[in-house]
Amino acid sequence: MSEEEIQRAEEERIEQAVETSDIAISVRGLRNSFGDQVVHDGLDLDVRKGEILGVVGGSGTGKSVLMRAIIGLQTPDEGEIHVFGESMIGRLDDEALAIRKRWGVLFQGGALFSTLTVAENVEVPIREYYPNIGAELRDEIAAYKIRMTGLPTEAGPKYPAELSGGMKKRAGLARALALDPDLLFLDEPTAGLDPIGAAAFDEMTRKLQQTLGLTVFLITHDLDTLYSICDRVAVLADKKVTAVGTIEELLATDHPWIQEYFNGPRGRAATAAVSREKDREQTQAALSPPDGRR
Ligand SMILES: Nc1ncnc2c1ncn2[C@@H]1O[C@H](COP(=O)(O)OP(=O)(O)OP(=O)(O)O)[C@@H](O)[C@H]1O
Repeated sequence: MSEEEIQRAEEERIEQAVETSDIAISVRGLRNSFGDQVVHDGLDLDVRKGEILGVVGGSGTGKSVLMRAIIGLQTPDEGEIHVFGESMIGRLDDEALAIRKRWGVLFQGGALFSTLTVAENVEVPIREYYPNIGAELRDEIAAYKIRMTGLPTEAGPKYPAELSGGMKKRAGLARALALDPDLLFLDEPTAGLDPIGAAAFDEMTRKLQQTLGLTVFLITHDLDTLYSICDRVAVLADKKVTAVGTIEELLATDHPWIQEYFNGPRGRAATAAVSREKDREQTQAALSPPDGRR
């Protein structure tokens, strides 16, 4: 078999694995440390296929380190990480290539290359993973992804410095979506956005997730995001995932950080906002006749 045939066979195998797995990411017994500082110890987590899993925890509890370990940017001291059933630890970059193509990452702040335009930024993963795709098709894919994230077409030739914070995030998301991923990693996507911009970003994330059937690993401090779009929430504390479940399930635990976080003034405000929105939707549904006619 030629190298190309081997790669294609590997990609087909991964395609099969993505289709048949119920668990997108499985982490077992993870330990990460920097010198004497142990960030994770015995951390377990499952991310179910097709869900938006919110990852929360106090500052420095290791949310970003966990994401970096899953995507292979941080080598753990111990533990197992599987993505769509494929072991990710100790694999050479080119061995894991077929699985790496299945995810997109939006790093904190967008992490765009400042010397490249938005369109060129979106094209980076296409150039890297599909070098045989010609310039015209690459441009078309980039333009499509840019529109998909709600940016105007005119944003394509702009440089990151010419964009607002919200536009930078959208451009970063367009790049994360460049390869039609199954799995999306978002690190604090709404940080630094005003509440209206943050709500619009959340709504777009939910819509894209539903339309494209994505699994989303979403690190956030934003309670509104957790309440409005996350199916389940994993809480990092004490070097582990101390609890994972729906917000209702988390509220039933007596972990002090969880109680303080969700039942503090901001948590209560987010709960109230969600109930108001549900009431509004129910009133609207009650006022609309079932066949949609007025
Ligand atoms: N490359 C590194 N070298 C040394 N220490 C690091 C490194 N990366 C992370 N750390 C440390 O690991 C701990 C966890 O960092 P991480 O960025 O994952 O926290 P976080 O939960 O994402 O925090 P925040 O909510 O503030 O973004 C921190 O104490 C941080 O200083």
